[in-house]
Amino acid sequence: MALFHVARYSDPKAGSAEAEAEGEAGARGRARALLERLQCRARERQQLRQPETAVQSAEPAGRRRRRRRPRRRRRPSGSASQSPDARRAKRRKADGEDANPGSSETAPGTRAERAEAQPTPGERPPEEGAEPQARGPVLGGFTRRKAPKVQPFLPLWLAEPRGVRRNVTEDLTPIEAIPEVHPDLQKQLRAHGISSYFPVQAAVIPALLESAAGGFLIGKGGYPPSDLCVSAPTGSGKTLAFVIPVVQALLHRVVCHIRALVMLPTKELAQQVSKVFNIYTDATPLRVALVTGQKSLAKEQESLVQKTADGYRCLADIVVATPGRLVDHIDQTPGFSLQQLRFLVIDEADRMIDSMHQSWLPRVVAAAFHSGDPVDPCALLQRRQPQAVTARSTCYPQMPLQKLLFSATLTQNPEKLQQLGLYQPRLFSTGLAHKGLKDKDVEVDEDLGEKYTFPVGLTHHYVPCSLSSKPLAVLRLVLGMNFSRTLCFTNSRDSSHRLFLLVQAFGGVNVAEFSSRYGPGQRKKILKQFEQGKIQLLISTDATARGIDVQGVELVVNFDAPQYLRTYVHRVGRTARAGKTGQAFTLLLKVQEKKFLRMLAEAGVPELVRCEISSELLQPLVPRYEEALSQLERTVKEEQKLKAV
Ligand SMILES: Nc1ncnc2c1ncn2[C@@H]1O[C@H](COP(=O)(O)OP(=O)(O)OP(=O)(O)O)[C@@H](O)[C@H]1O
Repeated sequence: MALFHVARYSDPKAGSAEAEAEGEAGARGRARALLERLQCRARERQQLRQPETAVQSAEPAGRRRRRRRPRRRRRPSGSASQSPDARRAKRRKADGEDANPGSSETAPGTRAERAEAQPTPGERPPEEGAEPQARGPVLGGFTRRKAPKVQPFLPLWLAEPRGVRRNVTEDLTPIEAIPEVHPDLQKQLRAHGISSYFPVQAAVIPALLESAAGGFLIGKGGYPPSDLCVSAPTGSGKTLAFVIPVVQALLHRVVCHIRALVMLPTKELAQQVSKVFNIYTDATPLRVALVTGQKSLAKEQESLVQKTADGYRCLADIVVATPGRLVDHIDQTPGFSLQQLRFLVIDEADRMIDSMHQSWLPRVVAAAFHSGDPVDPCALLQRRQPQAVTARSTCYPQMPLQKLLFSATLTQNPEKLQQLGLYQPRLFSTGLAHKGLKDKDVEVDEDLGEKYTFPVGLTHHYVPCSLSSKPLAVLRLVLGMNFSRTLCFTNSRDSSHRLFLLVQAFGGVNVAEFSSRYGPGQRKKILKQFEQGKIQLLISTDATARGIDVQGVELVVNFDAPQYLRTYVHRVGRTARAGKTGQAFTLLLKVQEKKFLRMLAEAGVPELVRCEISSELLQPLVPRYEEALSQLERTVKEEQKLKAV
């Protein structure tokens, strides 16, 4: 660089023909002189810097030297005959180290370092064991200090939720105690055997009705209503907690528009929720549409919009949908409008946040607020995203979009919740453990401070098993307990299928499987048969783990241990619903036991009962089981052949 600099600028006459030869020789000489001067200065600077580095530990200096040493080429002969020790000693010698670390010659550090360590006359020698005084800041340290524990910082609404009792059998609120609920809806509730509200319903229904008191327009003082988040155990009646107030808020609508959109992760769940809406809208002019892809797009379009002479007419007030299909309608259904949307209900909210990569929420919000179009300042009814309330903003009637989130395992992670763009949210929760993180390194999802509540009537068991005895253990549990409905979960559809074939070959149990191997129609049929009690054992993937409400499931068996706490909560929540009792058994391999038990302890599972199934109990099943195993082998081979064809 210096050479380049010198050659370029040293001779102002460069370019003149006569001076060229002479100038070139002169320039080279000057350049060399300048280079030498630069090198000399660099050496001086290095020497000045050396005493400073010398006070640092001698060991890193040694390491630095070793790193700088150029790589030697391995000698083809001679060196091979040397022992590794001799080679190491030689290398150390070449590095300036002595093979004998005890000798005075071998004191680590350079000469400058050693000189630094010597006390100067008049200076007190350093006390024995005292650390050398560093002149400048020394990077790193000699003492390991424990890093302070990081505490989660939750926004106030998350840290201090409104508490809801989790026990649905105590302190129930009679239907008459909430007179705000429309008499017709009260009548419907009674007609369906509901005489009192569960705690989550008693807390959420009045809050929602109050926020909808302004009809479809902005609430008190010009403020949009708060968004609501509800976290309550499985089977605690969250569905009715949103169905009743949504139906009531829309009861007096004049023109049919989509005013409530309920989002669910699976077709089966959407179907279940739309059934509940149908019950409570039956005697009203309100219409419910199911948009899940179970029917063709054209058929669904027919249930949503009708072409008229002057445009399109909306045919649904409440749409229950899965994300993918909803986006299809936003894109492809002419006349499909969400511009009058008042309620956006997100059930199984934590799962729906996970499916946000489908970007269904921004699409819904954009469709509701007609983003992109400029707001007509003269329009009677204005629709803007929540913003600061000003005198001007209160001049026009505005229609808010209120988001309602429900889950048994609602995330406490503010970053995840932020994706939903909640407005002044309020949390209703049965879990009180929102403060403090788990302190062990258990892999309990990635969410913060997760502690979930379980139904009171649920008892948790685990069965230590070997891999080969797991199917026998399931058979023993099912045959021994003889419940009319048992749900058994596996971690994959292949695992479900094999277990199904094995149990079928064993005989004596009415068994079926439920997984993505079957189409929506077949799955619907299987669930119906299970509900009717025609299937005693349903072997399923996690497709039925969430939200599915089948009355009379008394036993849940985790054939494969769930990987995540959330999965466990939802799986075992298929039993002990609505205040009933139920049992959950998890089969655990030896290697899984420790981690699983820690995970549940973290989750605050009240009591986990160890349940050994002795070999004497399994022995009588073994001969039939072995026959079933060979039958399974034959069936699998046939299936593989068929697949290949
Ligand atoms: N007040 C009530 N009285 C009696 N039964 C009720 C009441 N509310 C709801 N149920 C019944 O409780 C069962 C569970 O309700 P729901 O499916 O709403 O639970 P959930 O909290 O949504 O559960 P999950 O988190 O598993 O989805 C349903 O069969 C429902 O009919």
